[in-house]
Amino acid sequence: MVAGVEVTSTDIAEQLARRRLGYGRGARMKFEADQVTVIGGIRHGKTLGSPIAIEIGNTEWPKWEQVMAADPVDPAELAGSARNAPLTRPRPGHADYSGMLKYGFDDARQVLERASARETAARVAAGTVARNFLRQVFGIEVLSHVVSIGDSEPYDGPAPVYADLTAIDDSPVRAFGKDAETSMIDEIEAAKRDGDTLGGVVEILATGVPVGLGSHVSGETRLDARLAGALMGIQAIKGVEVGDGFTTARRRGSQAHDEMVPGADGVLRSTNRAGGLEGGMTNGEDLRVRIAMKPISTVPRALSTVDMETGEPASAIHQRSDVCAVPAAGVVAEAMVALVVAQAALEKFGGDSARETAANLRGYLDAIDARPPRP
Ligand SMILES: Cc1cc2nc3c(=O)[nH]c(=O)nc-3n(C[C@H](O)[C@H](O)[C@H](O)COP(=O)(O)O)c2cc1C
Ligand SMILES: C=C(O[C@@H]1CC(C(=O)O)=C[C@@H](OP(=O)(O)O)[C@H]1O)C(=O)O
Repeated sequence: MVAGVEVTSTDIAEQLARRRLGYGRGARMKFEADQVTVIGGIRHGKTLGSPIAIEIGNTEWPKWEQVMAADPVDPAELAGSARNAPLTRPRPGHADYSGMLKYGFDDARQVLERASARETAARVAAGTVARNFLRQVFGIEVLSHVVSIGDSEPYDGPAPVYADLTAIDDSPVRAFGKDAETSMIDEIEAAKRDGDTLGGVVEILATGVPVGLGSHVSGETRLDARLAGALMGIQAIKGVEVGDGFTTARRRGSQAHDEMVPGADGVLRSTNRAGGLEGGMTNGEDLRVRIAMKPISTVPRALSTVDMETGEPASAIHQRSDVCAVPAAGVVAEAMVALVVAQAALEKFGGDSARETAANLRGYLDAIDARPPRP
């Protein structure tokens, strides 16, 4: 990260607080708190150009210190500890089963703590720095809203803009629109009553993105591929759609693309079906991607599994769990989009300070403005 980006531990804490909210989150979100300490890379509220290190303390840690200790612990001290009892009934849909076999563990605890989406707090913290950089240098804003939860009536109105984010965050399901919100809450209530869990769909938008981030020259530099990889890397995300993605696959070419017309300030588009990405590069329109999250795999009405110790049929582990974490996943997805776009922006514009990156951006935009012809 370049020097001179304004970011404070309050900014980071605010983003972390957004991730903890949402109708359908479980008990753990109520008793656990994130304690943010910036360890390096920021001085007096501005980045230094050195690596940034942020510690997120977990207020629950003292209870687990012995059970999860790095150094050997006297077995007598652990005897009788319910927290240390091996977890041997893997949850279908979670990392437990494959992780136990792959790493040769008898206890799923050694897999599930690392597999847990608790880790997404780190992504949101790092994403805050990327967000602030994008806002300060480019005027880029990243937002998201939940489109549907389970079988709720999907939102199909106009896409929100950044000014709508406060209203979206005020919605308990991070919905943009009252009808969509009511339908989502009904779904969650019904799933809760049935001892079940839910997934859903989130849309992520980035506004103010300059043309030309990413590249067509190879698969790994294409920005659509990088966004998809980053978003699929979030726990439980099973699909990514760029722009109108799957709908576009059913359209004819004449109805699928975004036609161009000359405008006073350059080329104009009447539609943005491509979600701001063509040829692996941003095209100057708003970035728009959607993610599909599968239902939470710790299902209260526990699923059938096999006890890995006895080989007998069993009910999967269930202690406590979220019923639905789609609103939180949206906040995590915003962070991942911010990180990917910030990286692509730094590749294109470089610099050691925010001021230098901004000057490089200006030079590029001036060159685009100077291009003939103009109507
Ligand atoms: C914000 C968030 C919260 C989650 N909360 C839970 C949870 O409480 N219980 C659970 O079993 N899975 C939860 N998950 C999903 C698991 O992390 C995920 O199902 C698991 O890693 C397996 O998914 P995968 O097949 O995509 O790796 C959550 C995911 C996210 C993004
Ligand atoms: C802790 C967080 O989410 C956790 C993600 C998660 C999972 O399996 O991914 C399972 C739950 O944890 P546990 O099984 O310990 O109750 C969630 O609470 C968090 O988001 O901060």
